[in-house]
Amino acid sequence: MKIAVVGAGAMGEALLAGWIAAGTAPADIAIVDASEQRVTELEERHGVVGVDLAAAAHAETVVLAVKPYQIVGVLNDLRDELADGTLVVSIAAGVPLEVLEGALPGVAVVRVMPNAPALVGKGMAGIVPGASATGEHTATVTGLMDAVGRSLITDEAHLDALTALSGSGPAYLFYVAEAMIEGGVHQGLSRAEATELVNQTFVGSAAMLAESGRTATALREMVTSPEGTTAAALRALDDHGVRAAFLDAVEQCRLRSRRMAGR
Ligand SMILES: NC(=O)C1=CN([C@@H]2O[C@H](COP(=O)(O)OP(=O)(O)OC[C@H]3O[C@@H](n4cnc5c(N)ncnc54)[C@H](O)[C@@H]3O)[C@@H](O)[C@H]2O)C=CC1
Ligand SMILES: O=C(O)[C@@H]1CCC=N1
Repeated sequence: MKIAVVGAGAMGEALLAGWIAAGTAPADIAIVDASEQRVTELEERHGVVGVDLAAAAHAETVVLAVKPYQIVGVLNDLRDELADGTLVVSIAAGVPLEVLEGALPGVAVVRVMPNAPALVGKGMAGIVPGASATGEHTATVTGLMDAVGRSLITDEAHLDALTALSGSGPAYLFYVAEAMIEGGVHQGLSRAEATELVNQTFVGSAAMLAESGRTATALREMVTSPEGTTAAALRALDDHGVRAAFLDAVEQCRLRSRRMAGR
């Protein structure tokens, strides 16, 4: 077994589905979940194999994808089961290497903050290797994350801020999409029409950000004709303090991530 995902919830499933889409054999992925129903669901949906924690501890890489407050219990249960050489990856927001490595002395641990678009191969992940992780371990994790999108290796000091942009960021964009769709409905469009218009506008705009080589500012200016419709809309967003709201949202997210670790 190559990979074991412990906690096969929303993010655990996004990662394993992304790895399968990228070519990993489902039989090489094991899952452990507290909910039997969830295990059956994912076995049926993806062809992965449900196992217990002791079996998962013998995988080449164990990915811990339970909630932050659940991770210490899982680490304690895992400690005596881990096979020699097993690499442990934690994707839990806000749980520092100090806690992970303190619970698993001498074990190679890597902290990762992935994001939900890994599900469609367009994820963004931050990677922080722990003290016992070798270059080979870091390369393994980079390979796993790059298989479902992109990654960058960063300092742990930046991981709360990274969480506030790429980790939680997809939710901010879905929230904006919801609000725009609602705006279209308010202006008389059907919900189906508004949804198609907004979803494709997100797809096109994201592709321009990724492919045009131009900054977000340059692209926004390109759409903003002097005295035009966009300028009127952006003025309304400024009047409602939307930019300031985003600055505060990112700050609150970083602080929440920091508080999760009791720091
Ligand atoms: N949802 C997201 O977009 C992202 C989540 N994360 C991190 O991923 C982790 C999981 O988050 P979600 O998937 O959103 O939560 P979730 O609640 O959807 O998944 C957690 C899963 O863990 C299972 N579980 C609970 N206790 C367990 C135990 N002792 N052993 C095995 N399984 C157990 C639950 O049944 C559930 O299926 C969190 O630590 C979060 O910080 C990181 C980046 C993005
Ligand atoms: O909301 C959360 O706590 C998780 C971590 C990053 C995205 N979702």
